[in-house]
Amino acid sequence: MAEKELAGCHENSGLIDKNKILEANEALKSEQDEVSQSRNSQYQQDLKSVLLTSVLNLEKLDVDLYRGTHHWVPRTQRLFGGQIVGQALVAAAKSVSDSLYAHSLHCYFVRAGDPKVPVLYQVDRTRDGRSFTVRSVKAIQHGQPILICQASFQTLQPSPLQHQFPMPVVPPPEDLLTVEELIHHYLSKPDLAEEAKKGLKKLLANEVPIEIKPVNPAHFYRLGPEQPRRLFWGRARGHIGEGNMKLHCCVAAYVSDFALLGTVLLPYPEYRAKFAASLDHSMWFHSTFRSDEWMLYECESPWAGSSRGLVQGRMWRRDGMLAASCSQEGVLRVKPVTEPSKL
Ligand SMILES: CCC(=O)SCCNC(=O)CCNC(=O)[C@H](O)C(C)(C)COP(=O)(O)OP(=O)(O)OC[C@H]1O[C@@H](n2cnc3c(N)ncnc32)[C@H](O)[C@@H]1OP(=O)(O)O
Repeated sequence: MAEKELAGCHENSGLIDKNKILEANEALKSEQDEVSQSRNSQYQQDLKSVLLTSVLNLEKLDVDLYRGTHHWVPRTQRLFGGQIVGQALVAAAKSVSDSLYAHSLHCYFVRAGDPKVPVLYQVDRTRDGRSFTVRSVKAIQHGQPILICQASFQTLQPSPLQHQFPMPVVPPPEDLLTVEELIHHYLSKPDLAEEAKKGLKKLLANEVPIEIKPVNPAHFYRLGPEQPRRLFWGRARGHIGEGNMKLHCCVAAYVSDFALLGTVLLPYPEYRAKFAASLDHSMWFHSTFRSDEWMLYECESPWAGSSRGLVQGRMWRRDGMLAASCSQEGVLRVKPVTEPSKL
């Protein structure tokens, strides 16, 4: 299947070419079967999400002091920002009553996280109010902060003021391919450069605990200059279940840092990042949601300059409710691409 066909698998001036998507799905059916068989066996082994059993399952060391370990470490060999934010929110949530809901967090990533050692989370009970409760969390490695985070929780309160933007119109997740399915497709191309093949195989070996279905694969793999906006469906791998809304917010915090900063690079296929790291990350939670069910993640970058890029994200429940919003600024130092992409 040509890139153009893949690029057709998305909202195109508001029109969705479902036939192209179905055609793409048909062409990849055998690969999908293979992948879904292996995914099913993984699912059997790991009915509960690894985010629940490992990543967000902090060990209590003392009052308001926790230790978190790593699951997936990006190729940069610095800790994934979403993991640190998610774990910081878990630590903060442990010190507030069950009747409170996480409604926002604001973080600075002040040092790179070291994947060779665990992270300590120290919680300060900043204030307990009648409606709002604030916690400050310091994530520490080698005796120094790597992240500082303020998280705020609220009791459930009624509101006559209620509005939200409409959810973007996109194909449902059932009509789209997962990142793994797309990679299998690219790997089957006979003219694929050896270096690209190696890169894709490394991506495939990643044990990212979230499942992603890009709405437009061309945006995901930067096959041409695009507006700085991309959308994907995402959900935690494995089962989390209903009930613990704070935990779903922690998972959403983990997911929210995934592929967000890369949105800045979409208009510039002639450049690739030689250094990219998120500097800060804020998040607001709006309605209840299940992070183990498909949510649409809409990412856009309104500005870039001074080696930094600003990105904003919105997470939509598939019934159209706005579940969460986030904002992030990152540092991006780029270098020219010497060879065009052979994907
Ligand atoms: C998916 C996105 C993610 O999850 S990213 C993970 C979460 N975020 C992070 O890990 C970021 C953590 N924060 C940090 O690492 C620091 O705050 C950062 C952003 C690096 C702060 O940068 P800075 O104050 O420049 O630190 P530094 O002096 O230690 O330099 C770090 C490396 O950058 C280089 N650098 C610095 N300035 C320039 C410049 N003007 N032009 C080119 N390079 C520059 C430094 O030389 C240094 O490089 P190196 O590490 O020695 O190779």
